[in-house]
Amino acid sequence: MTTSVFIDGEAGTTGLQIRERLLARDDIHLISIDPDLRKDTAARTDAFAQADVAILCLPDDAARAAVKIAGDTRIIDASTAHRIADGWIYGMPELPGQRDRIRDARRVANVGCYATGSIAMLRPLTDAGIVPADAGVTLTGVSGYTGGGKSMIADYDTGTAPDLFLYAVRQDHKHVPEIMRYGGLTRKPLFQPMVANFAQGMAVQLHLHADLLPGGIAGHARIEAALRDFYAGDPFVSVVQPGERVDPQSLRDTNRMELSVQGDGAGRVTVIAILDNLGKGASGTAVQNLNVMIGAKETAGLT
Ligand SMILES: NC(=O)C1=CN([C@@H]2O[C@H](COP(=O)(O)OP(=O)(O)OC[C@H]3O[C@@H](n4cnc5c(N)ncnc54)[C@H](OP(=O)(O)O)[C@@H]3O)[C@@H](O)[C@H]2O)C=CC1
Ligand SMILES: CC(=O)N[C@@H](CCC(=O)OP(=O)(O)O)C(=O)O
Repeated sequence: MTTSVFIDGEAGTTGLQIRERLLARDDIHLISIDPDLRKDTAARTDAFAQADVAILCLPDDAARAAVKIAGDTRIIDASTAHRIADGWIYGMPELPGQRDRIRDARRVANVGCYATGSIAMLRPLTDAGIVPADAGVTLTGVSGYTGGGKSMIADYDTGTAPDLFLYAVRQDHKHVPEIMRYGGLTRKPLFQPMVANFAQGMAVQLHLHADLLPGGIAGHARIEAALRDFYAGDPFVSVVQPGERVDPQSLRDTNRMELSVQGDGAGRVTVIAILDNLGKGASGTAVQNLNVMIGAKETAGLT
């Protein structure tokens, strides 16, 4: 059986990567519109009507507007617009019971890139009671510049952006609400993201004083065991041995995510998630969610 898919925002950074991942598949028929009509409401309404599933790769406001013209077509929204909205299923298949919810969903909100790494580290630890929901948690992260879409890519292409910059320094990053809800936190975490001068790749760090956690210093080993249990058998997420140097670009162009538990073994722990901000952090997970929704092999079109 063939599934018809319309990627709204197909020419954007995320849309293009999803298209590339779907083009070679014979179980997917891509519905495209004339690039000149990519913002034309009538042309897009018609494309939504023809599609079984639409993937929105648009800015937040445009994604909200798109839902209004999408009719009954099933939707995967890659934007931040609906991640904690009522009636939407959070598109992070690794969470307990989530694959079943995604399979049956009409509206799926694809998880954010930093949120993918943050929740992947936090949720096993909050579920296991290692990190209490009201713990004071600190997260940091570095992303490749493609995370900022076409405009940030242009800044780096023209050499007008710095080699590295911190942002959201007022603790107002847009991923914090989803990190809290799906990471299992009731206390707002500190989160400090930055962008560096490479295109694709991401590292997210969770910094913990394990000696202050309920399990004490033994928490270090428990943290790794909880992560291993949580991701046992997962097709894309693995727990790896800590390395001396951690390269945020090492999983570029893949849908994989690697977690490692680093630190001094005496209370100071940094859990690190490595992923491709555009792969597992955006287009890869969108395809993974699509696969779950249409009953295809979860790994189809993904490496
Ligand atoms: N880049 C990343 O790493 C990630 C991005 N996302 C999210 O995915 C979404 C897309 O991001 P990204 O691909 O980076 O953004 P881009 O800016 O690269 O692409 C957005 C695309 O949407 C088109 N567009 C804008 N407004 C409209 C509209 N009203 N109607 C139809 N098309 C429109 C743009 O057209 P035009 O060609 O005119 O600019 C462009 O092609 C965003 O919500 C982003 O937050 C999520 C996770 C990670
Ligand atoms: C480097 C950079 O700017 N990254 C974006 C996040 C990427 C993105 O757009 O993510 P979501 O749509 O998944 O929220 C940011 O921090 O706002």
